Amino acid sequence: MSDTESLKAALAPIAAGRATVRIEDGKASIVLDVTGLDEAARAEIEADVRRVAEGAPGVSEVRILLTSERRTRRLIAVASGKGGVGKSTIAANIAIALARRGRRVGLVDADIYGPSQTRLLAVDGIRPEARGKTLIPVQTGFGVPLLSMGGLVPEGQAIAWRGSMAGGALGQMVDADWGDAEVLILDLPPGTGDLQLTMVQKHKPAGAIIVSTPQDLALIDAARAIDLFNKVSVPIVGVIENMAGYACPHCGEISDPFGSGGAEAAANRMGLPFLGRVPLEMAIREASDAGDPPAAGNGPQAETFAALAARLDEWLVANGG
Ligand SMILES: Nc1ncnc2c1ncn2[C@@H]1O[C@H](COP(=O)(O)OP(=O)(O)OP(=O)(O)O)[C@@H](O)[C@H]1O
Repeated sequence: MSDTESLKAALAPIAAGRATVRIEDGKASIVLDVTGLDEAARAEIEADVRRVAEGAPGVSEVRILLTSERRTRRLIAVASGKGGVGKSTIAANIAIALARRGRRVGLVDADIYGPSQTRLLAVDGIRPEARGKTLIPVQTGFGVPLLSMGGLVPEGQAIAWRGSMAGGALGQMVDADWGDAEVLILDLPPGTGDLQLTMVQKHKPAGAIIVSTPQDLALIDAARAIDLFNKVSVPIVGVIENMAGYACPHCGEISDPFGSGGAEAAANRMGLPFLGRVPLEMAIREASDAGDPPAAGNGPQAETFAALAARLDEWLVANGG
C-alpha cells in the first residue's frame, strides 16, 4: 500500500467521504469537506485528521484545507397585523413540527416588544454564547436551536431597543452559527410599522406566514401585514387562523365564541393559500406557559401543528427543495 493509500485508510473512520488526500515528498495535502458541520464540529474533525496524518508513515508535514458547499438557508417569517393573536405560539410549534418531519430548523425570536420564545421552549435565562462576534444558538429540548432578543436584552429593557439597535441584533441572530439548519423560522414583532418593514427588507425572507384570529379587526390588521410583504415582494406561504373555535376542555366540543372561518374566507378573497386553523384551547395555553410546546407531544394539538408544518414543507419543496 502506498503512503497515500495507508493515510486514506487511517482517515476513513473519522472522515469517510470528506477527505481527499495526496502525499508528495513527505507533505500530506488534505482537502476536508466540512459541509453541514458547525464550527465546533469542524474544529474537532480538523484536529482529529491532523493528529492521524501527523502520525502516518511517510508524512513529515501536514496541510489541511477546509472546504464547504454554500448552503442556502431560507428564512420564513411568521407575522401578524396586531399583537396577542398567538403568532409566537404558532411560530414555536410550527418550527418544532417541521423539525419532527426531518427538516433542520432554527428559530429566531425578533419580537422586541414581547420576546417569549425562551419561555415557550423552556430555555429562559440561558444566554447564548458567542465565538468572536458570531452567536451560537441555544439548544432547546425540542430539536430546534433558538436565538431570541429575550436572550440578548436584559428583561425590562427590551422596549428601549428600537430601530437600528434591534436591526443590528436581528442581523447578528440571522448570521449566527446555525450549523446545518436549512430553515429559520423568524418570529417578527407584531404589527406593520417601519420596524417590521426594515427587518423584512433587510433580511428578505423566502416566504411569510400570516397569523390571524377570526375576528374582523384582526383580519383587517392581517390584510395590512399581507400588504407589507407584497410591498417588498416576499411571497405569502399562507394564512393560519388561530383561536378559531373554543375546544371545551371537558367534552372536546368546539364552539365559536369569536366566530370561525373568517381568516379562511379572507385568504380566499385575497387569493392566498389557507394553511389551517388552530382552536382556542386551554391545553395549548397551559402547555405553552409551562415550556412544554404541544407540537412536541403526541396529543391532538401535535397533529394540528404537524398538519400546518406539512403545508409549509410542501411550500418549501415547491419553492426550491
Ligand atoms: N390556540 C390557542 N389556544 C389557547 N391559547 C393560545 C392559543 N394561541 C395562543 N394562545 C395564548 O395566547 C397568548 C398570546 O399568545 P402569543 O404570545 O403567542 O401571541 P403573540 O401574537 O405572539 O403576541 P405578542 O403580540 O405578545 O407577540 C399566550 O398566553 C398563548 O399561550
